[in-house]
Amino acid sequence: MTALNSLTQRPSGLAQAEALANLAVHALLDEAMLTPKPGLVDMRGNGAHHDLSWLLMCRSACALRPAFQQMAEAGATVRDPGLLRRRIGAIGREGEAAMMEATGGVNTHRGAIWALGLLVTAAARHAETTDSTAIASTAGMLARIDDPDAPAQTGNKGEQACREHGVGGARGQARAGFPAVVGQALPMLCLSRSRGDTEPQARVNALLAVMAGLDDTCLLVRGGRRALQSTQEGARRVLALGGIATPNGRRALHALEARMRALHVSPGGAADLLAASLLLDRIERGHE
Ligand SMILES: CC(C)(COP(=O)(O)OP(=O)(O)OC[C@H]1O[C@@H](n2cnc3c(N)ncnc32)[C@H](O)[C@@H]1O)[C@@H](O)C(=O)NCCC(=O)NCCS
Ligand SMILES: Nc1ncnc2c1ncn2[C@@H]1O[C@H](COP(=O)(O)OP(=O)(O)OP(=O)(O)O)[C@@H](O)[C@H]1O
Repeated sequence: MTALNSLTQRPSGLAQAEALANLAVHALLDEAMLTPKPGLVDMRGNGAHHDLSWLLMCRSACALRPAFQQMAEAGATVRDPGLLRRRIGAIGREGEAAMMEATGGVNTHRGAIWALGLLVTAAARHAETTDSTAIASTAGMLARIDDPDAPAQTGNKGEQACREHGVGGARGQARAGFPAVVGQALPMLCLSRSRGDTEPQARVNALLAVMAGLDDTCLLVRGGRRALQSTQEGARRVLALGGIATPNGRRALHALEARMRALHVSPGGAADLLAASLLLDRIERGHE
């Protein structure tokens, strides 16, 4: 019996919500810790980010625990989908405020609150299943419901990039049921583990699998179409060479890192989706 299952069989939805919030924070810490990640904050340094640091990412992750727990509680108790969407929208905005307070006003995890928030809510709503595709699909259903209390336009850079470049961004990815997670990252994690790559190598390969196809607005905002295309091509190349466990794959990763450094770009959306994938992987494998 998995850790989550054993908790879900207890009468208390509170214990289950607590467990899910712990898993979400753990997934964010796993993502922050994973090294090497091209352009992103990792254990070596701040990547392309001047205002982020590893410590800040960890502090932010821990500050999000209450928001994830409240979302999971709502997922377990509010049955009406419209009411649930409204409720987690409010919690998500409070979570963003808690993040800003913890980081002194730096956006460390906006995209992650969105993606992991929807997923913990969905996992709590369907406590009987630990299947990633089922959880992601319920999260997608919630993301497709409009939140009546959401500001019509946030003015955020991601939103502008979606308009300017005609892409779906973080919202589109969630509304489609997280195809980059279910169709790219999780299968790559599985393939990479099965061929004997180490766990960190499997996770970096999963990140690259997301980067290879995602319309990442973090890349579009900073570097436009050219940066997005060049990053996607670079990620595909590493994977085509067998991923980062192979010498050729590692060389291609270094070339990708150098290119991203020169362009001052970072795949923040892909990082969020890697964290989302690690959360679903933990739920499925029953790890706390
Ligand atoms: C949808 C969100 C991310 C806002 O998006 P917005 O268009 O304003 O863009 P913004 O630049 O602020 O954030 C985008 C973030 O998503 C990530 N991202 C970028 N591209 C992608 C992508 N293709 N797929 C997934 N994530 C992506 C990036 O890390 C980026 O930081 C979210 O903050 C939101 O709507 N929050 C309101 C609270 C809410 O409704 N919560 C609901 C449950 S959690
Ligand atoms: N390890 C990581 N390193 C950097 N960014 C990450 C990491 N993991 C996730 N991200 C995501 O990347 C986003 C940060 O991207 P970006 O710096 O472009 O956003 P911004 O704060 O809106 O822009 P700017 O820093 O240019 O003002 C965060 O919202 C976060 O969700």
